[in-house]
Amino acid sequence: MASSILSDCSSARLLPLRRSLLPPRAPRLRSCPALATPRRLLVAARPQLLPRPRHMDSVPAATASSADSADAPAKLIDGKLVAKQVREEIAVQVTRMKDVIGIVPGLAVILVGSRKDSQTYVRNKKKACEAVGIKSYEVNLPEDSSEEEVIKHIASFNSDPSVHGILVQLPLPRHMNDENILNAVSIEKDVDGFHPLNIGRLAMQGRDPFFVPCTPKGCMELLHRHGVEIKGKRAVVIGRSNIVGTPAALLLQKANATVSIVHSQTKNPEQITRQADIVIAAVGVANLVRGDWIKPGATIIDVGINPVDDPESPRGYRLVGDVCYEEASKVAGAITPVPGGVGPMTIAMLLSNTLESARRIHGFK
Ligand SMILES: Nc1nc2c(c(=O)[nH]1)N[C@@H](CN(C=O)c1ccc(C(=O)N[C@@H](CCC(=O)O)C(=O)O)cc1)CN2
Repeated sequence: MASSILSDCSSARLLPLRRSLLPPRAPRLRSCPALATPRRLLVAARPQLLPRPRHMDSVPAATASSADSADAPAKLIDGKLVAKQVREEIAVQVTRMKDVIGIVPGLAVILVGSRKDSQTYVRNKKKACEAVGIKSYEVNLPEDSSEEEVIKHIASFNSDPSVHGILVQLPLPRHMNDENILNAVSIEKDVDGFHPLNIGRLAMQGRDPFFVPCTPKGCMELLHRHGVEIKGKRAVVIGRSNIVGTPAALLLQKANATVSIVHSQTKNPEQITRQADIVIAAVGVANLVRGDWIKPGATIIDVGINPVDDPESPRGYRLVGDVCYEEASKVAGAITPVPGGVGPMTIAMLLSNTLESARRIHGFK
């Protein structure tokens, strides 16, 4: 359901949350001017056409270096376009795998309850699988199912050789304990990368997880494919959730950035964010990050997908990010839009993890 905020960043409903991120004597928030995103201000930054190797951070920045002029409009990091490119690459690899060893990667999705947004995401995941040749399996359970029922389905997929990836759509109904359920997914098939062992391995030097969670992996892919240098750069991640903020910070650190995490107890979040060459905002507060939080030329990856009331939109709401786009795009070197930024990368990375899983299980390079 859409929250009752306009595009105005100083909305009363958001204030308590935002206040917790502001210094004690912060000036009154100015309103974020963005109503319609002025796309004509933007220059689309085309990603490289070939998949970028994992060590992309050694490549000099093609976009978004802080040497960019502060007056030049930010380059648009088009997640929809990159996601399409990734899906096309995956389709080629799925076909090759089927032709060479006769194996078709399989993804199992478990949905509990009838949240409209979750139903849409699951439908989109199924469609994306079909489009690249991955076989999908779906289990829909009623809202009042027990944890045991969900775990029974997970166990059955764990031992099914035609299933290479398993995910449980989040959020789960309130009566369920996420941890019990996520722990039941076999670590080798945990394509969401939410199993504590996968997160633990991500945090350790010299270890790699079986899977990297899809949204942070998508953020990194956008940076790599746009030639954004990470090594030695200052990065700020806003938000410390298990599924985005924390793994995003770990990934940036693995790529040799110097990383700070800004969260609800951080003093002077603007000051800290303003030092960053790369910002990943994943806090779920509409328009929190304003133009004056941003270092000129920085690269901004906006993970927030916040519904705000919009009577003019057919849905009655529209989506805005955690970053005040209109202000930020005048200061940043490159920026992702919302929608059409990180969101589409989440599903593209899920397909990538499923293919990777099938390859690993069958020893196929
Ligand atoms: N098990 C999981 N649950 C959830 C995850 C996840 O990665 N694994 N992430 C989110 C939901 N999600 C996928 O599941 C997801 C969210 C958003 C998008 C997306 O493409 N968004 C579009 C806008 C869509 C719209 O118009 O409504 C965009 O940003 O452009 C894809 C997937 C929580 N649950």
